[in-house]
Amino acid sequence: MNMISAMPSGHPKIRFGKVGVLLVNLGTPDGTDYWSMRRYLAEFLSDKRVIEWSRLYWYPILYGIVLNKRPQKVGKAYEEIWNKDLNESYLRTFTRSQGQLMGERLKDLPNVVVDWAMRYGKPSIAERIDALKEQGCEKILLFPLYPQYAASTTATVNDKAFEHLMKLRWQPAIRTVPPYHDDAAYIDALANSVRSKLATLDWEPEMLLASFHGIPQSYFRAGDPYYCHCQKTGRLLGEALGLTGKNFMVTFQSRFGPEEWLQPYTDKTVEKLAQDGIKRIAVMNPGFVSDCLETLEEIAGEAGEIFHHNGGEKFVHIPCLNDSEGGMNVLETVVRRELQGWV
Ligand SMILES: C=CC1=C(C)c2cc3[nH]c(cc4nc(cc5[nH]c(cc1n2)c(C)c5CCC(=O)O)C(CCC(=O)O)=C4C)c(C)c3C=C
Ligand SMILES: [Fe+2]
Ligand SMILES: [Fe+2]
Repeated sequence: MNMISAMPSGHPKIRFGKVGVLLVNLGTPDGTDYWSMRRYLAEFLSDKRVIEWSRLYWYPILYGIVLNKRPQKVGKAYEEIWNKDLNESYLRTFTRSQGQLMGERLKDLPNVVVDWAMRYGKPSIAERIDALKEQGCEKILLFPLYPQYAASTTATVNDKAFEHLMKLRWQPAIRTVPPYHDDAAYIDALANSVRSKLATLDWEPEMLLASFHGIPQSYFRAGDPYYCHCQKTGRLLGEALGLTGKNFMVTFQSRFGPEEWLQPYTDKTVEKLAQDGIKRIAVMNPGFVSDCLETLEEIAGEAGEIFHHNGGEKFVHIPCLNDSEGGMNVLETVVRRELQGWV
């Protein structure tokens, strides 16, 4: 009897031999209406990696207060920055574009398939892992799109992917991309983005703020390396631009809830600078791979207003790297490095 006849009948057709690259960003609502916003915020804010409080304490607040009020308020903010051409948020537009451009950049690696997903909302990580498997990916490089590691961003992407793998009989091998907060390619791209934006202005900022999304201080005290990663990015970027503490600062934005978050706060700093007589500032968001609500509305919009209301005169927001040449160089550098040995 040969080996083939010993095999059970009905062997399924199987594709194999490919390596997947899955870019994953935070997520985004499907629309700006109350129910789209509510669905999105409910998924986001019930993640234990994001809100670490006991569920017994948090769920009554989440379902009793937050999900009744916040969807309207945040929906209005999203409306101001919505990509009307594609009827979606810019975060989704940029993430899709990064996926497409990465696919083109890796054309010399014919076994590699690139895809993209969102941690919250659509397309989901589970759906895209299944799609990669369907195409024959036996190995998947999972790339949480955050230069600085935080449990509430990087770890939750990894958790979600492994949660889906728990349901699979035949799992692909997985590699997760480490933080790249101090990678020379990243620092160079950030520095170039500052130089090229400032070159378009007919004025020079007296101060450049590198504003990162905050986390509660309690997360930092519990051992999250995020704060230190942000500080290192800031130090390297300041050095690359030849800036000192007099004209460069790292700040933290997007507080949520009653706890103390990482400081100094971006909004308070912008207010204080204006009150102290600083007239011209630039703000950038090095921790965000793509522009989104937190950069376009909170910084380009709100922080600019705070500055002007307190006597500031010139304010500029330096765009995130997005799907620019420089931004794609960073992502490609990281992906090629992490694919080593697999391709
Ligand atoms: C306790 C709450 C939150 C933590 C911790 C947190 C960490 C964190 N978030 C980002 C990146 C993004 N956050 C975005 C939106 C957003 N973040 C929170 C709360 C926490 N984030 C909320 C409630 C929201 C939604 C908007 C709102 O209700 O205010 C976004 C933007 C998404 C978009 O579609 O545009 C990003 C990106 C990081 C990097 C981080 C920790 C390091
Ligand atoms: Fe956030
Ligand atoms: Fe915000």
